[in-house]
Amino acid sequence: MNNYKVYLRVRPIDYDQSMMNINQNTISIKDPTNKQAEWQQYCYDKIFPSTSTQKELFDEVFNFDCLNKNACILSYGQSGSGKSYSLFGNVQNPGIVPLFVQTMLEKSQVVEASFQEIYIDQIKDLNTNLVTEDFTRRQIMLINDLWDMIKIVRKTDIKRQVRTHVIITLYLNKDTKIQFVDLAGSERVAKNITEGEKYQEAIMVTSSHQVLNKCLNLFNQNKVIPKRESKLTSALIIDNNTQVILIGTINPSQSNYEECLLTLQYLDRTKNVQVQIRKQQSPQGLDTPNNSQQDKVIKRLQEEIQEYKQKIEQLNLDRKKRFMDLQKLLGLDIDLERLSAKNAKDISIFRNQQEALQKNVSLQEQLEQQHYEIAELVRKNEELKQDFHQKVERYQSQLIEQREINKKLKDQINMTKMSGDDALRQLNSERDHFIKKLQDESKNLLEDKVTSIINLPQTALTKLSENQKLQDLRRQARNEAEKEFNKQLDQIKLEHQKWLDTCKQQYEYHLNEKNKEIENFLSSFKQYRERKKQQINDIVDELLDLYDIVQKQNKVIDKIETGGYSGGLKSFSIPKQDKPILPNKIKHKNLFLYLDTKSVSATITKKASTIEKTIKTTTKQLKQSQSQFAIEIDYNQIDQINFTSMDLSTLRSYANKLRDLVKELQDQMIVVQDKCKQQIAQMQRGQFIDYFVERDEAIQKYNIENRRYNQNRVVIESQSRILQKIRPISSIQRKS
Ligand SMILES: Nc1ncnc2c1ncn2[C@@H]1O[C@H](COP(=O)(O)OP(=O)(O)OP(=O)(O)O)[C@@H](O)[C@H]1O
Repeated sequence: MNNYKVYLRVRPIDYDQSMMNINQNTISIKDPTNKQAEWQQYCYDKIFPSTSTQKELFDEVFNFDCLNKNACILSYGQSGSGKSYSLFGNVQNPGIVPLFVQTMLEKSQVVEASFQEIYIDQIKDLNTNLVTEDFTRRQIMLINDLWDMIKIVRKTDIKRQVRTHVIITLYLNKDTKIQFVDLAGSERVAKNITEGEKYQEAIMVTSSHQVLNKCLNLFNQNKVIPKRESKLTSALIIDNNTQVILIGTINPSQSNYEECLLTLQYLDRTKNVQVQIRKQQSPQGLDTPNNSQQDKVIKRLQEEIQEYKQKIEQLNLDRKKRFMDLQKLLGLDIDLERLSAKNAKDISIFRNQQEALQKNVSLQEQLEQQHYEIAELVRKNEELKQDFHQKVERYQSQLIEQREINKKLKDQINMTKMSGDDALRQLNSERDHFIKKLQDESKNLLEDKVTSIINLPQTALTKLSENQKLQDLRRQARNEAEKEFNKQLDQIKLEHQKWLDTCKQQYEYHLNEKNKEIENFLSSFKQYRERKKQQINDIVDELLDLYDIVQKQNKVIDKIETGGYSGGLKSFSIPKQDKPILPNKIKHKNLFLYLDTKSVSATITKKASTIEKTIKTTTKQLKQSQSQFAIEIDYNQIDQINFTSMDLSTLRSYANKLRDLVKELQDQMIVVQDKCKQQIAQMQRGQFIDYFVERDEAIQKYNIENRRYNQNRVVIESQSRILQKIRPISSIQRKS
């Protein structure tokens, strides 16, 4: 049956080839501790070797129309064999549940989920953490919602986790559900645990696994499933429209040989036909191929039981021997008989419990068989009922048909009973009536046709003349339309011409206005340009004046320094014509206008007074000087002057004077340069071509000024060099 698939997945560890071998979908296993042991083979729908990926498993599992079919996917195996890994995995290697949800979300499919755990026959809703069988659903909007749920599953009591079944159900649309079941670990509980919670857990898990196995087996045979036998199976969706997939997982290390074998046998049993049921189905005991196969299984199981019994016996003997050795070693005297009697009592209790359990299981099986038989009987009864109803309906319809046939037959008999003459008369009159009617109709038709044939030429003539008239009318109408059209066209042309004339007038008027505006602008601009030209010339004159003033002052200073005035160094006087001149507010009005008048006049006054002061101080110092030699400075040979021979006060006054002069000259040059730059910038800001001519002139003037400034700068720099030479010498002299 296609609705049921069994897969096996092997956890990736290096398994011993002497214990296990995989060849496509067949796995062979052998007891690694027993060299004589034979290989046992199991075959499944698909085996995923240890190298298989999560995606490969996902692709194989969801190989059906999951939007229109329910599914129940179960993972079975001992703890640590990879059940949870295969279903959930982790964020790096998501298992089939996250891969499936991701695919659905990408298809914009609405996904809701409920999730529960079953522990000792108690169902708990993990969404609400309440023990209830009414499950709450949660919509999964993002894949992280699912990871949150998986986190909750992992957080449940870790000790109990291995003994708990976890069920996640996804609801895709109104009817489709996909169920994932992470079954509790299948490992056998330690043999020494015979009571308490652990014992109860073990019993419940084992019995729920057995019921599940039986249900899957019956499902595989398309038979009634005893779902109610355990909480686990009653919570599962297993019906005709469900794809059921059982994924067995094994951890194939040598120490896990027995658990691996049990898992393989468990998977195998869900697909094999069960012995007991088969026997009842074929009471004749025919030795069919299936029966011989079952016999083989029984034989194998019996052999296994025998093997286990021998092992237990051997273990008991070993234990007894070890105990005796220990007793001898410790010198103890323990009543072994009494102890073993107590043990025997415990063992008998355990055996009783086991027998009761077995009886219970076999009773349940009988009960389930009876349920099955009852269901079969009910089904047959139902079929018989349906058959009976169908037969009754068929008889009834046959009866109705028969009745109608009878009626018709009766009528026919009545007709034949009527006298033959009456019938003949009636038939004759009906025939005459019909013939007369036919004759009338054909006469009328004939008359119509004849009149239409006679009138045909006349009708043709009338049609011709009508046609002629129509053509004349059409021609006349076309002429009139053409006339009307031409008239309207002329009118439109006239109007258009008028409109064009108006536009032209308006345009010319605007053009004249614009021309006037441009002329006005040009003349005012010319005036403005003249004014500016005049201003620039004035400024240049004033700048030249200023330069003359500076030059004059320089000359005065030079003369003082070189003793050029009569009266010697001690008592010279500056003639009136040489005295420094201050810039005149009226004469240099442009400079005063462009600059902040007050600060400029203040600066100039200050500078003038500084120069005067300097001259006075120098004169005074020179007068005070004891030395009689005159200072003659030739700027070209200034580098050769021997300052070391000068006395300190002469040197200092010399230096101070030079420093002031240098500073003043620098200030003046900066002012002049800034002004020129401003002028040029103003010129450059102009938008018209004439300005460029003015600008070029101004640039020429600026260049002349700049050249002069550079000449001055050379002087200043040479003076600075002198000062630099003087400064260290004067400090040496001061120290000495
Ligand atoms: N196919 C695999 N590939 C890689 N790692 C695996 C595989 N199978 C299992 N593992 C790893 O083995 C460990 C145990 O696996 P997992 O928890 O799935 O076991 P389990 O059968 O669910 O056990 P339990 O019943 O205790 O929950 C995990 O760390 C898991 O990552």
